[in-house]
Amino acid sequence: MSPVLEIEALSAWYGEAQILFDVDLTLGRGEVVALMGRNGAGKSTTLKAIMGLGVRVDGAVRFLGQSIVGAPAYRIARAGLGYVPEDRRIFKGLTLEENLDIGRHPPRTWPDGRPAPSWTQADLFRLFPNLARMPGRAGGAMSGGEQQMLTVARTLMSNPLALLLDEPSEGVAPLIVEEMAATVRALKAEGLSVLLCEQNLGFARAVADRAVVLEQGRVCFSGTMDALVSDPDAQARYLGV
Ligand SMILES: Nc1ncnc2c1ncn2[C@@H]1O[C@H](COP(=O)(O)OP(=O)(O)OP(=O)(O)O)[C@@H](O)[C@H]1O
Repeated sequence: MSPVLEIEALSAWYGEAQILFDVDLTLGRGEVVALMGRNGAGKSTTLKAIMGLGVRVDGAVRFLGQSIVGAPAYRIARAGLGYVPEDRRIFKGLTLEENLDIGRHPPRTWPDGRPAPSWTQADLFRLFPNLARMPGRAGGAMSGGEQQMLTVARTLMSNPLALLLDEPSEGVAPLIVEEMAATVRALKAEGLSVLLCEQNLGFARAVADRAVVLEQGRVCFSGTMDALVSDPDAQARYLGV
């Protein structure tokens, strides 16, 4: 089965500043890949480059076999690539349920016509029981961890065929990190492919099949999560752990 997402020789610039250099990466159907690296290594920029958000890019990005390089972000999202940005972008004046409604998109099919995984609001409330307790709460009155869950849930309302998830464990309490890890595993079990930016090796280890590590915008490690976990030298060199 061909990969859901194929990235070849992806380079990216903010203005004149080149941030990514010839990044290669693939995401298989139902696979979770952790994109790792220190602060500023280029993880978030990779997701923005895939989504066509605010960076100039060169190279190839194919989603389900179709080139998406240069396409506007709304078209990429409409094609079924879900993106959860680091800064969450909750609508603070809307309730939790209204925030979810904004993400709504009918269930999708794979290119071969078979049904893809899909989620109703009830499914998402089962996945995030905390959210089920506060459907009428304003986005702005929710904690950081709750907002993080809501952002993921809102993106799942669009029934994505693959998910780009930027640092779901960042700045949230340890219990929420555990819940988020359980959620990513549950999504994988449903057949969703996830490309996850992550600095937290424990979190990545708990959820990912493979790791791609960036250093100063270049891929410096690509292999199984087990290979990274059993390589203390690589961890010290590229992740500073
Ligand atoms: N809008 C921007 N304009 C110019 N430079 C930027 C912009 N956003 C990020 N950068 C720079 O690009 C580089 C990579 O940043 P990026 O956010 O992709 O790193 P990261 O690996 O996701 O790290 P972090 O976890 O700290 O966000 C950094 O040097 C950063 O300062």
